[in-house]
Amino acid sequence: MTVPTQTSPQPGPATANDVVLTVDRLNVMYQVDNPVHAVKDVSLTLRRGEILGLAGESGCGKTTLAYAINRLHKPPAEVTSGSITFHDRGGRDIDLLALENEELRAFRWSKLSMVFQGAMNALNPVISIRAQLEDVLTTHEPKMSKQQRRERCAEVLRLVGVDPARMNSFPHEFSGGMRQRVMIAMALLLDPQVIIMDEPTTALDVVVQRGILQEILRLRDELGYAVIFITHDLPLLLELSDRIAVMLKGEVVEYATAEQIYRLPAHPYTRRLLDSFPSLTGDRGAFLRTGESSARDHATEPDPTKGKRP
Ligand SMILES: Nc1ncnc2c1ncn2[C@@H]1O[C@H](COP(=O)(O)OP(=O)(O)OP(=O)(O)O)[C@@H](O)[C@H]1O
Repeated sequence: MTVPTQTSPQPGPATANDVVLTVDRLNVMYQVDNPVHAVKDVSLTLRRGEILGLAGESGCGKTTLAYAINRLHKPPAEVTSGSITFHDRGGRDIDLLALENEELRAFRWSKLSMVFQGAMNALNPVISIRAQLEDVLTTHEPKMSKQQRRERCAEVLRLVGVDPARMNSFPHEFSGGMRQRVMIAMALLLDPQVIIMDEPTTALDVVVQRGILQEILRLRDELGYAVIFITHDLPLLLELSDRIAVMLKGEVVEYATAEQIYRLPAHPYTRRLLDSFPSLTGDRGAFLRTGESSARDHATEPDPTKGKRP
């Protein structure tokens, strides 16, 4: 593992074409007896091909924000103000908060997809992997022939490192890591411009996790999607992300490149968060700062920073 050294996109003005998603002064409330202001005036821009990390401790509003962006929030959650705009490849701006049912269904998966925490358990146990992947294509691309559907499913499975020959298997015949790869394949099926990943690898062991993260980076380089990556694991975000937004009690308190967050954290909460990971600030973390790691680390953990863009 190494500290991020890539030239990340700088926060600040980006040209219109650079940006794929703009969240502007978004507020989300849970309208319960004692209303919870879960997302407070959050503004973010996601650039094409960028990995934006969302960090913060449990309960700070990360998932609420992700759900609102994908319009998956349900009462008692309510977006009380602000806007979310998707800047489509073709130049069209889509006001996500204004999308109606049918438009929303067409939008999800095809332009923006999501891989949830524990998504691997969302696969239907009695339906084959092939049928579950094909179902997404049947719904969104009804004109595709059976043959084309099958080829596309094989293609995305190959992309995430799952042998397409196993397409007819059922989820229980796959390991947790393989199932999570299938979920990522599903998220890639319609070639989305943005993928939101909410703790996508938390349930997996470190080696499997790193393998999957490497694939996500490699595919980002190949396919050009942008990612909003949510986790409370700040060391992981430092390696993976171009920029990081740190959330505290619903607010984004710091928003900068991974390198800036690591080397010069501006907000006291970010500093506390960094300090809470001894591997980043204590003796054990020397390899993070120097880029040196032991032979054992090299042998067991693929380096996810390798896939980062120059
Ligand atoms: N259905 C609900 N009703 C009321 N409050 C809720 C509801 N769901 C979440 N909250 C509150 O909203 C705030 C943000 O929760 P959220 O799940 O978005 O945080 P998070 O950062 O994603 O946490 P975690 O990392 O544990 O998933 C918390 O205070 C939480 O208690």
